[in-house]
Amino acid sequence: MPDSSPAHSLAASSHASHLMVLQTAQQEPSLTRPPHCSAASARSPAAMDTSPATPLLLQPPAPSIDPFAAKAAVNKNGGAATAVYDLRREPKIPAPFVWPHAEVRPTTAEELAVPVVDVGVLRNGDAAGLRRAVAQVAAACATHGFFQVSGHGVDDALARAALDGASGFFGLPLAEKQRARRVPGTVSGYTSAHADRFASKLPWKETLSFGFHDRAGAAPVVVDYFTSTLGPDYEPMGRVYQEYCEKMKELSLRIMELLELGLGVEKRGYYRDFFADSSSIMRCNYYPPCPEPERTLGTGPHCDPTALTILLQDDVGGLEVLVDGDWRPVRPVPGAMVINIGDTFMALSNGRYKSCLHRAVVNRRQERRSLAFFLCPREDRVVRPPPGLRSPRRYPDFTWADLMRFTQRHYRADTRTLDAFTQWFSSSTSPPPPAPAAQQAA
Ligand SMILES: C=C1C[C@]23C[C@@]1(O)CC[C@H]2[C@]1(C)CCC[C@@](C)(C(=O)O)[C@H]1[C@@H]3C(=O)O
Ligand SMILES: O=C(O)CCC(=O)C(=O)O
Ligand SMILES: [Fe+2]
Repeated sequence: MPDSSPAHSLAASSHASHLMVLQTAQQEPSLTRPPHCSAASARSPAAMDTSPATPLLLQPPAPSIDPFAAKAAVNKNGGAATAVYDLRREPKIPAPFVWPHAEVRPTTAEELAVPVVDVGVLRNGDAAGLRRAVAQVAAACATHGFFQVSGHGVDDALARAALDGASGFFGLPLAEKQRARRVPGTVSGYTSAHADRFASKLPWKETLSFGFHDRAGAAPVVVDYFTSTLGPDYEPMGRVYQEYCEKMKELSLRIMELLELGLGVEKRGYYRDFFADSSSIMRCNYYPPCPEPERTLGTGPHCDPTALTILLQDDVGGLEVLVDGDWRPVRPVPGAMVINIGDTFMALSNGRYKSCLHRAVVNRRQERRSLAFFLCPREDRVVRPPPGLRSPRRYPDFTWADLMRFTQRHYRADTRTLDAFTQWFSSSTSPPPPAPAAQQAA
């Protein structure tokens, strides 16, 4: 599945009628475990201590690239090129978008019964309501890791503005969107089908991602991202996402309280404190209507490597979770947001709460938008369960920077990323093993 080589997009160009060749493909950063982070530093005894780690590149140097100039640069440099698809104009799906039959295995009609939990009970003094919410969250997290939240305090107008902002951005001409294109080695920026990273099993989606943190004294990082990348006209859009991310962080800290109560963590506030200086990733997903939805996927099967994901989806539907071998849809509930546990929280709970395989399917008729807020620890925080949940330890101490680098370099979508990471991380300083044969790019 993961294709760790640069995309072979010139070959791909023969398949696609609306494909642009834009930029010289660059190698992703190589993954050799940096000697100063990870195992050695992570073995230090204090809880939630920090250690130096290679910083994550959430904010790339602002690219301001004219695609046609870039095309000329490809020719001049003679390097490999990166393909960009305009999915809205593809009359049928190009070959790199076709997924193996086993992975596009059809949806089971039966929806996943995901509890809708009112997080308002954390503050309104309703003790019975709180007990019920904690029990619902604990049961869901111990089985598949998915639940929905209502009473989250994000008002409708902001949620709508954030979804509509995504439609506005993805509706722009490709060349305009490309001004924000992802810089290789970073997670921020625009990508069309991830064709700059992968050569096969491309997802039928466009994404725009950017980093968020609100550490003391920090400028509004999201507004800065939009204005520095796309220009001052994008400041209003930046303000919408700045506010949205601030609300998402607040909400994620409240959810941490529920998770902590469910796990019976004695040291109250452990997770809230752990994520107080978090460094998250916000991603807008746009899934255009697809001429052959049964042969491709919008987002392939994966576990989120991050800690907690808050997903706001429009009313179209497409999110599915693999439970007992069946792909079960998670129906959008108006006004609610979908929460799921990621690998990093699975490690923080010492495996008690599950990070579960999920995917997004596309359909023939309707575009779909979703906004994913991925809560991540500060890059150099040591991921370690709270006292009382530590024995026997299932995962080593590691930093989010370590896991992030591992997943970016090697695992695109994998059921057992955390185990593979643990094995590699605990045993050697060499690069990670090759992906299992079944997951190699075709
Ligand atoms: C750190 C991350 C990597 C991905 C985005 C995210 O912020 C969290 C989830 C990851 C992802 C969505 C899992 C499915 C495959 C992926 C390549 C995608 O389809 O977008 C993943 C993201 C990535 O950019 O690597
Ligand atoms: O769009 C969706 O429903 C899911 C997206 C997702 O799982 C992700 O971006 O990690
Ligand atoms: Fe996900």
